[in-house]
Amino acid sequence: MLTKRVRVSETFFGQLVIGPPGSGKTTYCAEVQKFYKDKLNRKCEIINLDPANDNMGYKPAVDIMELVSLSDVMIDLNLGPNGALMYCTEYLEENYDWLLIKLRTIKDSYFIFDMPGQVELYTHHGAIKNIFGKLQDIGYHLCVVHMVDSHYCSDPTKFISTLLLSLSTMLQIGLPHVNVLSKADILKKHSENLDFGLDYYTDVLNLEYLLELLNEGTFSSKFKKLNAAIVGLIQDYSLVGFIPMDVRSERSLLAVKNAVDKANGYVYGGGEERSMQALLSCAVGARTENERVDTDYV
Ligand SMILES: Nc1nc2c(ncn2[C@@H]2O[C@H](COP(=O)(O)OP(=O)(O)OP(=O)(O)O)[C@@H](O)[C@H]2O)c(=O)[nH]1
Repeated sequence: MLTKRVRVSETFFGQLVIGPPGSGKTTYCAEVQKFYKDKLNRKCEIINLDPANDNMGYKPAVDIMELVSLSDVMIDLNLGPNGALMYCTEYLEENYDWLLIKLRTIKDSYFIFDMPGQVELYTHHGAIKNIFGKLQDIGYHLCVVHMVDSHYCSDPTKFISTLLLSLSTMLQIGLPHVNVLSKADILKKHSENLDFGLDYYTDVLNLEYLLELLNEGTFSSKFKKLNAAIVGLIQDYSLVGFIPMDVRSERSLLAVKNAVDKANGYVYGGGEERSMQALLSCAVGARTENERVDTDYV
């Protein structure tokens, strides 16, 4: 089997960009590749693993559509879009060696994986977890960048479901995780619609306040015990937090990069010189208390 022939000593770094449909994954992949290449001089390639990604806005180094495409599966197997997407993902798992051979042809590069948007692939389906678990075992140091539209902060019920989605994804995938509130520029423009300051949502502060709002809502007030149980669960794990991001802001991309580099170990890997530079860049990009609260870098 190909996996056994791979030298375990090699290390590779990268990030998996996941999130619900329309959360901004593909836009982020294109912008972050430009940012890494132009501003950080970091060689990086995008691997498109979304079999329905027609308008990419970047040139992928590897494209799952060479192996399987959603439209073909829908026609050939007479499946709807969700079923076809599941089929494509399981097909990729069966053809893991195809992916590995493609990745091995790319030398000295950082990897950005553009992933499909169906959340069940990350909350309970096993294929993605298995594929990236195998890559991790042979020296791929990966971090998940989980994008969620920051619009969900504008409603307590939507925000609580965002927290649950993020938590269950973190537990299921089992890789280092950076949660991102995308399109934070829009949220900032309409901050008057928020019940709390932005830092309440990014740092997931005391959820008892959110519980009060849930218990006042016309629909959610019917489920007081359930609301309290969900809030208790999220607080007990105490794992979820977010970085707000405007994909057109370099400071914002830098803040996400710093978190990702620490999470996947890029900042510590490779040559000593690179590690020092990366550590310094993290220090430069670190948020002060004022920046954290004002989120001026968004
Ligand atoms: N204002 C604003 N718009 C954004 C930002 N990021 C993405 N968008 C917009 O959000 C829309 C959806 O972005 P995509 O990158 O296609 O989202 P996706 O998650 O790849 O979508 P699927 O492929 O359907 O899963 C596009 O119109 C983007 O221009 C952002 O930071 N700010």
